[in-house]
Amino acid sequence: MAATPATLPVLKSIEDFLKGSYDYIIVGGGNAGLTLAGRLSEDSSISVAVIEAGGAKIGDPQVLTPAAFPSLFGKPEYDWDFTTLPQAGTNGTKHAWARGKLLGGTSAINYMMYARGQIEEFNDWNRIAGVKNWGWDGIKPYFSKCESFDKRIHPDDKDSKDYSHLEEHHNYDGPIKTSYASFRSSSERAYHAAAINNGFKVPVDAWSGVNHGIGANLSTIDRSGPGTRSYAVTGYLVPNGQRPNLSVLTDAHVEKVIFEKGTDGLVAKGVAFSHGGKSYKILHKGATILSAGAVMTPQILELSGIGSKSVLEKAGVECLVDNPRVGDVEDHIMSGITYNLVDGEFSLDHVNTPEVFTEVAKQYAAGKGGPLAHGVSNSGFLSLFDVSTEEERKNIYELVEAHKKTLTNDFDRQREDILLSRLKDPKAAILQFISLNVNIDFGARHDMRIFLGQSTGTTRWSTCVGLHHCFSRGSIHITSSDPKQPPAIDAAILDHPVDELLMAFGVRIIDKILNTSPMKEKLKSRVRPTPDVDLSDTEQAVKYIKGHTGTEFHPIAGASLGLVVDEQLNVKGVKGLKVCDSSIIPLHISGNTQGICYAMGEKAADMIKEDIRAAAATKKLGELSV
Ligand SMILES: Cc1cc2nc3c(=O)[nH]c(=O)nc-3n(C[C@H](O)[C@H](O)[C@H](O)COP(=O)(O)OP(=O)(O)OC[C@H]3O[C@@H](n4cnc5c(N)ncnc54)[C@H](O)[C@@H]3O)c2cc1C
Repeated sequence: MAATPATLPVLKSIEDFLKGSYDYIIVGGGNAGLTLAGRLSEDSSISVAVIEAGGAKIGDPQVLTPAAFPSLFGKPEYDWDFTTLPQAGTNGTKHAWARGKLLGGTSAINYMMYARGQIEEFNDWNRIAGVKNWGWDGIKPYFSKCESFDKRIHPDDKDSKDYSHLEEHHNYDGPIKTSYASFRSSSERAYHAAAINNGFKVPVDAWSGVNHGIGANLSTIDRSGPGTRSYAVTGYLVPNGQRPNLSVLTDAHVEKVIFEKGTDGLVAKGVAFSHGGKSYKILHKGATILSAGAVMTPQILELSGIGSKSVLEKAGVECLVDNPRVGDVEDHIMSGITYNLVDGEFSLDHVNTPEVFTEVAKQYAAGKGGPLAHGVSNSGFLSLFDVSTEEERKNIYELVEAHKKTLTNDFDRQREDILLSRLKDPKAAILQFISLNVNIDFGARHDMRIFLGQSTGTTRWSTCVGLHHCFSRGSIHITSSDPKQPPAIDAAILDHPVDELLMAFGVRIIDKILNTSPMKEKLKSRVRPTPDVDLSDTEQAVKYIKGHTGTEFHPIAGASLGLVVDEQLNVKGVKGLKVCDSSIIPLHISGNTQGICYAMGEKAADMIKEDIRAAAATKKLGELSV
């Protein structure tokens, strides 16, 4: 029987929730938050409360059916549906910024791609944050711990060298299932062959910390049945749904952290939240941990008085800790190219026609998978060397050096030095390429429903081009003391002069691959950009990029390691408050971000358990210096 809220005793009514006494309060039952809750509550002596603003939606077919994810966007029961400020770099567009608002958070609404990043990128976290434990060696064991790898590949793909993996980099019994796509269309195979014909290699194992090359993708899809989303709820909540020391309250919006001023400075005591139109408070015995994600964690910090003094004063919030780096934001940005497929080629666009939908829905309901169980089948990363000439690289390096001179603080200068070193490394993973048999409207970045709206009657191919080391860095700040008022998001898309050039080189190379045999025989006319746009002309390519680029949905850095939290994830300047979610990531990695959020939740749980063990001999939990 599929789990439902009624069958999960950990889901509490407000009355029962308030009766509890909790060592740890986790704000946000999302990707990292539920991972942390699941692991902390393994120890029956630790009591854990999770407060989630969205609903439970456990067993919801819209969430579980892989190809149904575009239907979740813009709906308040699944998506916070944030909007950015107008972005100067993209002709003043206000961009849609989806974030999951339900148990599982963004892991419940994402595309399910599973990636890890490159070794040096994690080692650079240590470098820039001045910490020791968050390099590749510090995080790698936790990537493995969460994974349950299903290495089966489709019988038709058996001879493909595309599917390389090394056993030692995978785990087979972790909570989150990873699997290859259930089938590959002939155009997906032709695309792969065309990339190889352009001289690109398949990574030996893109999950080993070396992902440079173009190859297969793993998705967080459980293929033990018809193919369903594996996410924080199925991995870390449902299996632990009977634990007496775990309590989850849904539809409860945390407004701020409650502090007390003592001789020891500021100490967090718990949180204030609203539920069903009423206000409540709940206190912890150990610590409160913010896991509200890259947009809402900085918002809660600022509402609680931790942030830039000038931002807080303008919003009417008393500043308790002046930290101007709360609310930084770095993202991956994405553009792409769309073509019409030749007649007879498979396309997920077909699924939108009523007859085909009825057919594939029957197939899925009968446990036979099919298009509704389909995930992304391929992904790849290329370096600047793979996509540019020597002269273009020289120009890029000069632009970076000139921009660096305008920077006024050490962190920003060190960050650009690191990014520049990546552009000088022929094996660095700078640009990501993802191809799908589907129409994507790259020009419609203001509304997710149009961006991913499949058009009936068309059969299209889209290749997404993502910049994974953006030089631009923006901000997320409150503008009011009202917790229900969304923060102002300035994503700074294409702010830095180098980002638009890197994107232009990305679309140029992908158009070349798509026009190489055997892929070119699968495609008819180009739809986006229209055929008259010459992508080999950088000026024309940049013009296209400006009108067709937006988020790849991977914001980070609002509570960065080193700047806002320390190595143990404690918020600097206060006691009793930690952060565990995508906002602690100080510098971006090449890869989609859910994998890190699971690994981070696992690592944070181990760090907290270790703290408890170390302190237990001498102190009571309530006296822990967290
Ligand atoms: C459209 C889309 C596609 C994506 N595709 C992929 C992909 O294919 N692969 C990949 O690896 N990554 C993908 N990502 C990114 C990835 O899913 C996220 O980076 C990751 O899930 C973020 O996890 P988190 O723990 O930081 O936050 P979340 O999972 O967002 O968790 C935050 C939780 O806190 C809750 N919350 C927020 N504010 C409050 C409050 N005030 N009170 C109480 N609760 C609150 C939220 O409702 C949410 O449940 C995608 C993201 C999007 C939006």
